[in-house]
Amino acid sequence: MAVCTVYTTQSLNSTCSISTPTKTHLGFHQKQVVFYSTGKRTSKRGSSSSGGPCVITCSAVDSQTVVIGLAADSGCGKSTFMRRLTSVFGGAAEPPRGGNPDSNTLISDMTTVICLDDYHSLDRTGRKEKGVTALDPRANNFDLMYEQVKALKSGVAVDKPIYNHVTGLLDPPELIKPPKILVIEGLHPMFDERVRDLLDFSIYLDISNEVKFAWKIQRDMAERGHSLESIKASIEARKPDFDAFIDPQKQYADAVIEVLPTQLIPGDNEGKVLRVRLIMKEGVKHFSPVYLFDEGSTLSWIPCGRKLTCSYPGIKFHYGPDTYFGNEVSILEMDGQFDRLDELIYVESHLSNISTKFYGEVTQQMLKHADFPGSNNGTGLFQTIVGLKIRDLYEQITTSKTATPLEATKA
Ligand SMILES: Nc1ncnc2c1ncn2[C@@H]1O[C@H](COP(=O)(O)OP(=O)(O)OP(=O)(O)O)[C@@H](O)[C@H]1O
Ligand SMILES: O=C(CO)[C@H](O)[C@H](O)COP(=O)(O)O
Repeated sequence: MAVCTVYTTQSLNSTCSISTPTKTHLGFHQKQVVFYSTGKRTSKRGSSSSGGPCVITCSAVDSQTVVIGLAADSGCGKSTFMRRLTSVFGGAAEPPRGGNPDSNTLISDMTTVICLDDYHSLDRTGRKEKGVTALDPRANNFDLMYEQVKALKSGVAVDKPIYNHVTGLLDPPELIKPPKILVIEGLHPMFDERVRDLLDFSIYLDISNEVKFAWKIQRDMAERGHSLESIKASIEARKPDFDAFIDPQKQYADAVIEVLPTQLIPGDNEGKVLRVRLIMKEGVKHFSPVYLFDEGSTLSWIPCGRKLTCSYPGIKFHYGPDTYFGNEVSILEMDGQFDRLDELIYVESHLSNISTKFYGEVTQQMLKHADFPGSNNGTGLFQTIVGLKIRDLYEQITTSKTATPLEATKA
């Protein structure tokens, strides 16, 4: 059996292929390929089962998958956020072609969004029999989630299970290939420490109970015909597990979008006018928080007047440094809503570090999706900005690595 050894100082996060006169084994996950590190030099070693001479080629950069985690309770705007994010990268996101019509996965040129509901280990009947909710870790397979996210991050395709929300059953798996950007969205992206450590950036959508209730009524009553009582009962039934297993994840998030009732209308809890806070952790690699006017200062800004049309109750911004779960953060807050989206350019021009590629890109994105929920308030604005920051983070991560040809030697 011929043995090939490649010496390189590059990262092992690479797609390598071993060519023999008769066969090509693609991917370093193949059993016959062995990788190990020796001191400063990283050595990759592969063997050819066909007995001929072999050559190993590795491309270190192309296979880099950047992993983003998005956590939120059900019905809290994850899908809307994902649509804004994929739009920043261009191209529409669609379910895998020719696959299960009830797949939860969305694929675009740059991104693959997988829904972590697919790692439910108990189906709907199983949860009912055991008396656990989908939020309970006992209803989810974190070992498999970890193994598969790790594999995708290192460039290896996986057969991911599918949780079918229509039937409540676990369907046969679907093949997921490593994308440029993998988004894992759902209830628990930051729950398991091993999965958390794989994330290059994490976001938590923190929707206050009052607003969650208002959104649920709007969707489940108006669009799905549920009764007010059943909506209340479903929120109440989920609350203990939400508090125990979902909400604590926000302490780990690099960015939190907090959605609260407005303070501009005293006593308001209708959930129509919103106070939205973008909480951004300081010191996160490849992420520099957005600021208003002057980085690190504390200030309030009412932009309404000659350049921004505001009807009652107006718009108020606040910006400043703070602490959040013991971490240093910057918080940008917007209370109120826009009357005219094209005038958002006035607000955009006062924001810095927004990672746009041209003047007015935030406004352009917001206008493009003016029909998405939250386009007239801070939820849409901050989701769009976070989308641009993720694009920037991806570009920084991928351009900070350089590919060097590897030297192959026959042992
Ligand atoms: N920013 C927003 N402003 C107002 N309403 C919103 C906003 N985001 C979401 N909603 C409401 O919440 C509903 C659910 O939004 P979305 O489908 O994006 O959430 P989700 O977290 O993906 O839900 P699920 O997990 O149940 O699929 C929307 O139909 C809409 O009624
Ligand atoms: O919290 C959820 C995540 O979106 C769902 O409730 C969970 O996936 C269970 O699904 P189903 O409603 O099909 O029983």
